[in-house]
Amino acid sequence: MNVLVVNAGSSSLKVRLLDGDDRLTASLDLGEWAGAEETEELARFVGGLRRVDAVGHRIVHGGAEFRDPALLDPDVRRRIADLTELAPLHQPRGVAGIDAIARVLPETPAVACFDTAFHAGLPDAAATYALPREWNQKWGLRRYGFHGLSHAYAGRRAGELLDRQATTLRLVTCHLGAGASLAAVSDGRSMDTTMGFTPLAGLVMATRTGSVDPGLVLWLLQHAGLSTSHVSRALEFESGLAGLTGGSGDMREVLRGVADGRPESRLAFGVYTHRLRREIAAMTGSLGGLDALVFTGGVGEHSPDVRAAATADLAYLGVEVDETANRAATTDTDISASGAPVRTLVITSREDIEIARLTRAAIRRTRPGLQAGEPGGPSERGDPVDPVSP
Ligand SMILES: Nc1ncnc2c1ncn2[C@@H]1O[C@H](COP(=O)(O)OP(=O)(O)O)[C@@H](O)[C@H]1O
Ligand SMILES: CC(=O)OP(=O)(O)O
Ligand SMILES: [Mg+2]
Repeated sequence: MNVLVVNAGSSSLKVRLLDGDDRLTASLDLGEWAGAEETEELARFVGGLRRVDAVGHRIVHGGAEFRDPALLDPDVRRRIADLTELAPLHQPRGVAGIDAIARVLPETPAVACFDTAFHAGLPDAAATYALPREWNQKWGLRRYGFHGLSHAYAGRRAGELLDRQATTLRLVTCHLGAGASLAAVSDGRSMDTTMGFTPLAGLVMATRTGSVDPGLVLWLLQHAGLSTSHVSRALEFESGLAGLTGGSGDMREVLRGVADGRPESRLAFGVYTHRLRREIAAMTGSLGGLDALVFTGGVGEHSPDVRAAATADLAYLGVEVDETANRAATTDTDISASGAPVRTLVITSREDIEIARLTRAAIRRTRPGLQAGEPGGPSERGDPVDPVSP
């Protein structure tokens, strides 16, 4: 089954066509997304593809209702759009992707795959905020968690690299892109994660603040004379690395500033990696131990400096990185020091493979009568007919 994967993130749109063996056969990357020009470019690209059997969309927020991938129809699309206020930065881009592809491929089945789904089974103690109980019930306030497609893929791939069943591993997966989050993964399931009710919580990100004292936000609103929309814009777009350096939020720029001896770049790098190291350690508290630490996402894959700083002083957890291997890592590598009790891995983020896998499974579930050899038929690739939880 050829699956067209559409991944609308906060900083980019990535479109990939994967064949039945997950081989990448076409791709398009758009930096900006959801303007008229890009929508036209996307339509041209999709119109030129030879065979698309199914479409898989990354949707950031599934709310309380979507715990599994969902076959798209007008009702599902509307329910996804209704979740916009929970992820105002991301959800409209996902919906724009659904609409843009539906115009070019109106007959092709499409599946929504949710960032939140991997975390839907978080233990209650990890998912629940200590707020008035009625609020939690009335508004569905809880830790949803995000980047689940990336965390799930990284967890499974770590099992392959270590030649161990994912079900016997305790992992901390670090998705470090423009947005960033950690997951504590045990037996292939998410036990904890740093993002929360929205993708604003947790780690320091490119332009997002990550967690701050809620009392600080109240103080800004009540005593600093700032409007809600001003504070909201600042926390989403003018904070994080960009806020601390006054620059773009791109880690490469921060690293150049560090090399040039700029004090604000050094502080930004210090704040980013301090939070990261602290949260990695915190995640191990939710696992009761650690077998492997995984770095993925643009920063996690490409920055040996961030990996080195994040793991410095974690030897007490068994994490020790081989500096030569760390510097040389390109893709899917073990960078642990020999004899380190915990393996440290670098894994290229392949949300596209995860989305394609879930899309094939969702389509097979709705069409149990598919014959072997048909697009999507059971024996076309090694996937099990029934979806397996990651
Ligand atoms: N060589 C590099 N060194 C450090 N950071 C990098 C490097 N290459 C890319 N990055 C970072 O990766 C980020 C993008 O990560 P990515 O996972 O592709 O983004 P997204 O969250 O949009 O999916 C950029 O903000 C950039 O800072
Ligand atoms: C959920 C989220 O933060 O996604 P991204 O990293 O694509 O912004
Ligand atoms: Mg991303």
